[in-house]
Amino acid sequence: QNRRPKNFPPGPRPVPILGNLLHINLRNPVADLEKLAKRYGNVYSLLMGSRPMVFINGLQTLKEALVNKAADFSGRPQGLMANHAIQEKAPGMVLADYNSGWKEQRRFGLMTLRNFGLGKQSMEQRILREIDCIIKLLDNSVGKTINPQVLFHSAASNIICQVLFARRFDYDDESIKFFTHYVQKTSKLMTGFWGMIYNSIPMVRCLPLPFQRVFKLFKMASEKWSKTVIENKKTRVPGKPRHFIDCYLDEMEKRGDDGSSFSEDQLVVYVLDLHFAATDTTANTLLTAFLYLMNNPQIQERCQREIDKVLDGRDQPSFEDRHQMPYVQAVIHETQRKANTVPLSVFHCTTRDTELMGYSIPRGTIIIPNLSSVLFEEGQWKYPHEFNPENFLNEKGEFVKPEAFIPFSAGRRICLGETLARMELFLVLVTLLRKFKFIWPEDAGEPDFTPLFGVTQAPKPYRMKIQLRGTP
Ligand code: HEM
Repeated sequence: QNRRPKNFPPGPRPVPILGNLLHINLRNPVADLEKLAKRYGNVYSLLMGSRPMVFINGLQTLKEALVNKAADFSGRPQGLMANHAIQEKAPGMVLADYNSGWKEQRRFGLMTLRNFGLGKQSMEQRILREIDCIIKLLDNSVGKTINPQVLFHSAASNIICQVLFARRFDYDDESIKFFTHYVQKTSKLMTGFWGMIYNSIPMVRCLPLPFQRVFKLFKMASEKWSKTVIENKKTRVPGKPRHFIDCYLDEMEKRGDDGSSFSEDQLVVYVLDLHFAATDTTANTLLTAFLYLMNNPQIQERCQREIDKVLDGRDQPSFEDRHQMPYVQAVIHETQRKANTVPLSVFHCTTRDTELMGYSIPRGTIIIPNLSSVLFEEGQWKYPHEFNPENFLNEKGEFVKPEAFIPFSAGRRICLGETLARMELFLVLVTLLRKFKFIWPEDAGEPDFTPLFGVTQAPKPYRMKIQLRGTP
């Protein structure tokens, strides 16, 4: 697994035991990774302890690996902290290796989310119901200044809970506090300093260091999901699914003992994965959107004018309205680009000995698709470094999506929840901007747009002032 052929991608000279850990700032490696790409090119390598990792930068290289050579580059590394924490009894979805079991589960997941969604519009209804709760809370905060972090995390968690088992929690409920806390805490620990130490130096793994908290939190989360599945079975009517869990149990029954990858253990890891993947990502993108909208009031107002015109007297927006709202669409996409929510994607792994841009890469090598390097790549964007919706508008003011827009990654492992996420971002932003004006508080000082690094990046905590539109 750790062998490196002669023309393996280049990189700085490693030291024993630590490999190249000292070459990057483990708390935020983004700037160091950029420097390494300048020095070694779009494909370079580092050793995490003794395990080689290959970083892939730039649109052309990412496409070559993830799309053109998808079968070679769509694996997931095993034996890392995240695998040990989450995949105790079954592979789940996000970290499952590339094999027939993953394909079966992924096909089922996509189909189930689709049938709940666009066709029957029930996904949209679930999202709009949660938005009503956000509005109630904001109504009570008119004229005040709030920190929106808990609000958006709770709302994102509730929307995926509605999809998974048709339940939501009040924002001060202990369950939702646990869920949002564990998602944020574990994602920080897994990618940060302690995650790297755990992954690089196996001999420290059983020491009482901060990473042990990750295992405890995942165990608690897994027990909660397991209980949810068991309780759900008591009220379930076979053949009449109310949500994702019911659909999965129906599928399990349909398949019987056919030796497939469907099992109750797999269901528990699957729902844990979906909840985890859906919460921080969507919430942090929304937080980024409001940070930029408050600090660009002319952009906020232009969105509001477009929304007023398209919705006219209607009660609620629908996802279909996006086709009439090119400017809002451009703002949402530009937000996703600048938010750069999952900067290094989820790690991939080679499934066989392969080649990329003339370099040899053996089977089992960790592959890190650097999405940031594409989202800000010079030559791909009109304004690569500034927040500017013009990046997504042509000269006629129509919405266009450049190929380098890959916040959901690309290829066979592309985000499974892309449609749900896009629906959430659109409906939340349109509904809230229609009703409220969001103001950067006078005493908040200069905004800091630099995100906090993590498997999912978040803006630094901020406060926002809420006003009803039309009031001074
Ligand atoms: C703005 C919100 C979101 C962003 C930016 C985002 C981004 C990503 C990225 C970059 C990946 C890794 C793809 C790869 O390995 O190449 C991913 C995977 C995944 N996402 Fe999302 N995601 C978002 C929301 C969601 C939501 C709402 C769900 C839930 C339905 C979800 C479920 C998943 C799953 C299950 C995977 C793993 C897919 C696989 O391994 O086959 N994501 N996402």
